[in-house]
Amino acid sequence: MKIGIVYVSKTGNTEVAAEFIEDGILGKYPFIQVRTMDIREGEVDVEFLKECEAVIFGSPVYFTSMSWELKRWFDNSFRVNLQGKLGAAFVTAQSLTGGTDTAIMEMIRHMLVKGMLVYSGMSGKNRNHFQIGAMGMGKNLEASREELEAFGADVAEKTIEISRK
Ligand SMILES: Cc1cc2nc3c(=O)[nH]c(=O)nc-3n(C[C@H](O)[C@H](O)[C@H](O)COP(=O)(O)O)c2cc1C
Repeated sequence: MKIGIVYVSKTGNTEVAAEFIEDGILGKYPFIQVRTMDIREGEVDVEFLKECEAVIFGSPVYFTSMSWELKRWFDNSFRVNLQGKLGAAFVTAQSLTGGTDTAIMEMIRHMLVKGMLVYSGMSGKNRNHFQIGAMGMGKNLEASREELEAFGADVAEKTIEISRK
C-alpha cells in the first residue's frame, strides 16, 4: 500500500507538517510506503502517485488561498490520473482565521475534478477538528504535531478500510 504526500513549502512549515503526517501514518501502519514530495524541489514522482491508494496535498495559506505553486501543479497535471484514490488536504498558516478553510476547499475542488474520493480526516482523535482537512499553525508547529500525526494515521486507516472493500 502506498500513500503520497505532495506539498509546497517555502519557509519549511508545511514540510515539517508533512513529516508529522508521515510519522503519524508510519507510527501506526509501518507497512505502508509513504513518500513526501516537495513540488518546489521537483520531487513529485508521478509513477509513484499512480500506484498510490491515497494522496495527501499540503500547502501554505497565501492570502486565503493555496499557494500558486500547488495551483500550477494541479493546472499542469491534468493528465496525472488520480481517479478513485483517496484524497486529503492540509495547510499551514499564520492565523486560524487567515483562510485555512478557503485554501483547503480550493485544494479539495481540484481533487474532485481529478475524480478523487475526498476525506477530511475527521474521526477518532480528530473528531472535533479538521472538519474539511488538517492545519498546523506555522509559528508553533510543534503544538500541532499530535493532531497532524493523528490526521495522518486517520487518513491511512480510511485508505486501508476502502482498499479492503
Ligand atoms: C505571500 C504570503 C501570504 C500569506 N498569506 C497568509 C494568509 O492569508 N493567512 C495566513 O494565515 N497566513 C498567511 N501567510 C503565512 C503562511 O501561510 C505561513 O507562514 C505558512 O506556514 C508558510 O508555510 P511554509 O513555511 O511551508 O512556506 C502568508 C505567507 C506568505 C509568504
